[in-house]
Amino acid sequence: MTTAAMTTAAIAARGLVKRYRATLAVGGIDFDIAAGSVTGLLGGNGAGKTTTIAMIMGLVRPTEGRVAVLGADMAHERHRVLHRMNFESPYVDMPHRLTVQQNLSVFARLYGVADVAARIGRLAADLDLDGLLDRPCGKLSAGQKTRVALAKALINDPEVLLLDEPTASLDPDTADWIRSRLQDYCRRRGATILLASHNMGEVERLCDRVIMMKGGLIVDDDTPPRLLARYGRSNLEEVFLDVARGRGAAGAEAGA
Ligand SMILES: Nc1ncnc2c1ncn2[C@@H]1O[C@H](COP(=O)(O)OP(=O)(O)OP(=O)(O)O)[C@@H](O)[C@H]1O
Repeated sequence: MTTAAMTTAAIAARGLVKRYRATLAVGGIDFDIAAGSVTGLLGGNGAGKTTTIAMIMGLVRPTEGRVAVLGADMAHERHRVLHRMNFESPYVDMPHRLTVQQNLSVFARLYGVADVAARIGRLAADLDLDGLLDRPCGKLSAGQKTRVALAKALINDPEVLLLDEPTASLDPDTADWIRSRLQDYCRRRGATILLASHNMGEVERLCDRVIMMKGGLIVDDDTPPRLLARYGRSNLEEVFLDVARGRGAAGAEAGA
């Protein structure tokens, strides 16, 4: 793993470890994520996905190892790239009493967006928020909150977007709508996306690569078609169950 590779990948992790007292949340992982790719981060509850994303964002300090985003070491140089990345999770709330417009304005200013009104107007049109801009965020439904959270995540037109279960708790129609908006964004922006999800259909639809985690380690890493072929399965849910239950890939069992 060279320093050169860490500067060319959109996201690069080397020997990444996070220990919380007795808990080894992430046990030493390495990966490079190519610019413009959409990568799924899969794993059961407690596998280490959120901790990995938090370390990439620079929100959690690794116990060991390094993460670089767009060539900047997140331990020492994150100020160089934070304005080029963003994050969405339904588990991170926005101030309840502020309206959608006020919340988005705060984030736009934090990110130094040049024309705040135009940017919010564009996102409101794209994400169907026009009727919500004057509503307090605390009074929105889960689906409405997700649309606002996505607007917040796209406010700075990020090159690197980290998504932690972006469609959790949404009905299938709303979740599908959100995925379409994410696909539109990827196509338009050529953004790099890392997506932690428990929804295998979502991962099959959006991702060109899947990193599978278990017990804080990467246990598999490939394109969806190659994973399906290797495990001899017809969908990623079956592959996920094989990994979660410790069943190896069909090829590996056969000694391939
Ligand atoms: N702040 C913390 N303090 C102590 N332990 C933590 C903390 N955050 C996470 N952990 C532990 O680290 C491990 C990995 O958690 P993490 O949230 O990264 O998993 P995850 O793959 O995102 O799980 P899920 O799918 O349930 O969201 C778990 O055992 C969890 O209990």
